[in-house]
Order: sequence, then C-alpha cells, then structure tokens
Amino acid sequence: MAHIQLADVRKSFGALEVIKGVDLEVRSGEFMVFVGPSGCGKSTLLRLIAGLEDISSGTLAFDSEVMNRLPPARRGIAMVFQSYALYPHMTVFDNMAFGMKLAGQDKAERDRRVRDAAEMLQLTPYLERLPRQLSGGQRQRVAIGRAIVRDPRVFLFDEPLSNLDAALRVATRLEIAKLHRSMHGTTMIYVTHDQVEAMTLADRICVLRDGVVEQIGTPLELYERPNSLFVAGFIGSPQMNFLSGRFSEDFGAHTIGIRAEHMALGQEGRWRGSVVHSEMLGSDSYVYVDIGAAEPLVVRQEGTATPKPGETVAIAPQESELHRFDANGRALHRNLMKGAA
Ligand SMILES: Nc1ncnc2c1ncn2[C@@H]1O[C@H](COP(=O)(O)OP(=O)(O)OP(=O)(O)O)[C@@H](O)[C@H]1O
Repeated sequence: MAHIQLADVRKSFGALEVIKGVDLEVRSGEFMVFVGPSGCGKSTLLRLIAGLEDISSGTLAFDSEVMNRLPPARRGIAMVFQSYALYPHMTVFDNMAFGMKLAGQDKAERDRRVRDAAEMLQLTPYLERLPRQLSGGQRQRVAIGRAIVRDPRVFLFDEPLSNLDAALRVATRLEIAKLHRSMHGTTMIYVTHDQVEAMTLADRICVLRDGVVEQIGTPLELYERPNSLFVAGFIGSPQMNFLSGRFSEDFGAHTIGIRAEHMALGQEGRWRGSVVHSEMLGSDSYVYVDIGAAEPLVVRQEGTATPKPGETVAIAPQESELHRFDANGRALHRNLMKGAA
C-alpha cells in the first residue's frame, strides 16, 4: 500500500522532452488508469514510477519517501507487461515461485504464497503445467500471479491484455477487477488503449496528452464533465459528436458536443438531415445522419428498427446534455453557463 506523488516530473531522451512536468497523486489503494493517444508518454511515465527509466527532473515519492534514485528492486513494485515472458521450461508453480526463491524466501512461505495467488486467479488446476500447455489468458494470469506473490506496495500494468482475444480480454479484465478488490490497499496503475478497460477498472483516469496531464477524474466525471474538447473526444465510444460554425453559434460556444445517446430521431428537432448509414449492434443501433456539418452526427437509437439510408429525419438534442467549448477547446461548464445567465 503506497501513496504515490509526482511533482513536476520531467523526462527527456536526448534533446526530446517526452514528459513535460507531471504533477500527479495516486492515493493509497487506488486503481489509476493512464490513457492518451499513442506516443503521449503513458508507458514512459509508468517506467519512471517503476524505476526502469531515470527521472530527468522533479520528484517521485512513495509515502513521502523520495524514490528518484532507488533501484526498481527496492521500490516494492511489481510490473505486468503486455508480453508475459514466462520461463518456458518451468511449471506454472515454479514460474510463480522463482523470484521468491532468488530472494531467499523459505520454501513453506513460497508454497503458501503461490497457492494463495493461484487460488485468487483460478490457476490451482494448472500449477504443474508448462506455459505452452496454457491458453494466452491463463499465461497472462500466471504473469499476474508472479507479481502478486511478491506482495508489492504498488502494482504497475502496461497494457496487460492487449495480446489477448476479445473474449479473454473480458474474462481477464474481470479477474483484474476482482484482484484489486481482494488485494485491499494495493495501489495499482494501469496503462491501456482500451476505453472499456479504462472506464470499468479505474477509480480515477488520468488523461495524458503530449507529455502533460490533461485531466484527472473518475470515469464518470471525465465522461460527463470533460474539461476540454480533447478529453471529450477521447473518452467514450462512439466518440462525442462535435459541431462548430453556424451549428454552435446560437449556443454561445465555438464548438458544441453531444453524445450519441443524448439525441432522439423523430419528426421534430433542431437539426434535419438525411440518413447515410446505420449500424445495428443488437440491442441498439447507431444512425449516421448528414446535417450538412463536417461529419455526420451519430445518434444512438434503441432497437434495430432504424430509418433507411436516404430518409430525411429530424434530430432533437437533449439541451441539458450539450457540452460547450471555447475557441481554445476549453469547456464552458454548465454551472458557469447557468451562473452567467
Ligand atoms: N528509450 C527511448 N528513447 C527515445 N525516445 C523514446 C524512448 N522511449 C520512448 N520514447 C519516445 O517517447 C514518447 C512517448 O513514448 P511512450 O512509449 O511513453 O508513449 P505511449 O503513450 O506509451 O505510447 P503507446 O500508446 O504507443 O504505447 C514517444 O515519442 C517515444 O518515441
């Protein structure tokens, strides 16, 4: 269990600064997820916390103890990567026990920890197997088990599920959520590209953009109250619809944003346009409507009885759900709007 604090942390590779002054607090026991576009510095930030890269300037502390110069092995961290790198000739049990053996842990304690972790990850039936006799998801659970037995203060995950197929990703995601609940108090930081992983696993999400923190908040805070156009467009799938120019003028904003689920199709509505395409997902559908803006609006509709391509429809946005942004892409928050009115 550790409270992690970063103060004005910077990292340069040669002349290239990739982490540009990050201030961040991860609370003890918190599950923090880093998201952001490719190359924004998520993995680098994680590796700085792990000690796999040196911090160029600024301070990293765990429970107020400065970590900058401490080697990874003395930070009390465990890290799980995308590639699980198990020893192919060792059984699951030995793979999980190996680090403890190297550290001189006695056999009874090694046994106990491996069996507890295996139980937690539903690996007990596989302890005597070799990695090649396991599925990808089981192998990744062994890699997680190997990290658990070290009893870390801080758990770091770098896209641990990205090599798994869709069904295994879901199953392993649930395991990780359970793991966090059962390891009360272990601080976890998790890097992902996956919207659903970020939204479902995180206590809070940290959105990074080009080496700086753009916004930190609970998944719902970011979804419902993004501070910027960037976060609004990054969090949520399908992406929030954006309209500018003549579409946003009477809302007093440079750009307005509205999510697919906050509009209704019908006979009456603020916008009219023609359907260009529908995607049927089973329980609901996404209808793409060209209203003459740069991009078609994506409207979510329950069920699968969607209007046909070429049909003219009206769209009624829920005005309380409109997001307004200024010319710099900063959100004009609704409470501020109300205050100003
Ligand atoms: N060892 C290195 N030497 C030089 N440049 C590096 C090094 N490691 C990372 N970078 C650069 O730092 C920037 C951030 O990389 P990083 O891997 O942290 O991004 P990321 O957000 O994790 O990206 P992705 O989502 O694609 O994995 C990139 O421009 C990358 O090319």
